[in-house]
Amino acid sequence: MMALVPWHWKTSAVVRAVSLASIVSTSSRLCYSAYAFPSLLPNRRLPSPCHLPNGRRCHLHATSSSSTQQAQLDSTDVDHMNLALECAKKGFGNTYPNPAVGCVLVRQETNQVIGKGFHPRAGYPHAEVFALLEATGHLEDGVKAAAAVVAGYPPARAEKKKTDSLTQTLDLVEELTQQYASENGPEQLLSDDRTFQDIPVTAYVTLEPCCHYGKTPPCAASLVQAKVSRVVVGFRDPNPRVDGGGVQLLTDAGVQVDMMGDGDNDDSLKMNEACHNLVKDFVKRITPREDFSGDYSYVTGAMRRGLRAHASRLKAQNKMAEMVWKGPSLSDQDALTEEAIIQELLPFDPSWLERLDHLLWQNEVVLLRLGKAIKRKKGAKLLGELIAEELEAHVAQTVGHTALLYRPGLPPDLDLEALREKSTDATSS
Ligand SMILES: Nc1c(N[C@@H]2O[C@H](COP(=O)(O)O)[C@@H](O)[C@H]2O)[nH]c(=O)[nH]c1=O
Repeated sequence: MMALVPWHWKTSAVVRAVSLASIVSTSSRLCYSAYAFPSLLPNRRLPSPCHLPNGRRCHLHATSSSSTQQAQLDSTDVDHMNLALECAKKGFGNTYPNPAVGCVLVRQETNQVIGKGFHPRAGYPHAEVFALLEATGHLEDGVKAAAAVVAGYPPARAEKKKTDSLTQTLDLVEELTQQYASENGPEQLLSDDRTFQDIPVTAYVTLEPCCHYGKTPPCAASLVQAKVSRVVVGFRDPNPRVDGGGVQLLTDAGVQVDMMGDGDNDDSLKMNEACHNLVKDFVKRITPREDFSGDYSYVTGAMRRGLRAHASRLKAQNKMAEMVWKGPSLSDQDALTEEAIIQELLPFDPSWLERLDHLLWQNEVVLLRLGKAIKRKKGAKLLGELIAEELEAHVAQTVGHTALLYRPGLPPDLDLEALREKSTDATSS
């Protein structure tokens, strides 16, 4: 039995190393300390989420546990969460492999919004941090700052439309990002004189605050550090590294946590669904898969023939999902080693990857057109393989500058065995 490893953690070492290295170099990166919040890291986990009969797991609601109290959600909470969701949507499509998340901080006594933010891009601070940096006076506007990160990518294209104000905001975000990620950075930025010690503040976050050290320090610990009194969570983060741990960390620190969808308020249930909808592809990426090992050795030549025939039928019906390469072209078209391609064409644009990932979830087979990247066919083949590796997909065919990618959905839709039989029947008749 294979180990249960979330989808996007299994990408190849080479691609991941390059992707990460380039994130580090392009955005003056995070070298945070694992010691930033030693006392706040969770030592207990919530009970496992419920299991569905097909082996998949259900995370739509927080499991009942002592850590969340009886939800007390009213229409004001739903309105504020809606605002957080609107913020999250501003990052949607740019955050691959991370989810789009939004956060709003509200002064309880006055209902005044004192900070807003969203997650703009993997490697940059999470939604909660942009909102906290605004509420604590480091940023004038958390949403504007996060939007600057979106506008600033890819750097070469952004250069042409850069205004002084965008450059200034980006510089400030880079500086704060580095500081937040440095040893004791969160404590320095969210120091006692800036925290909400005497002001009850509620944080509305569309996804459960993280409790782990990924590319950034844990948001749940930063909310505690800022002395937020209550956190309303839109949707529980199914990432096995979080999965209730953020809620646990908060409640252990005495923060009241309410989950959208708990209790009997219909609007809160709808909001929970809306927060889930925004991260559906992320949920699939992160879901451990018992039925799929990530290696496609089971795809036989006959099955590939079946997939190709399936693709031809889709093309004939004008239903073939296609993606055209959007990144740079190889400067030396004769340099066709994998290293040269990695060096020049990676990292893949996260918004392009996110769209391709989405198409794969929807269609299971997608035709990639790579002629814009590389003129030589051998290079296009290599590039197709690297893209497939990044997305845990299988190259069913390469012809010229096109690569036909296949990845089973969750649950799988295409029946490879049936496709194989169909193509065998067609060949023999
Ligand atoms: N984007 C996002 C969260 N994303 C969570 O954090 C993981 C990525 O962590 P990192 O590698 O540090 O960026 C991601 O897989 C998901 O579980 N969490 C949050 O509290 N707020 C956010 O805005």
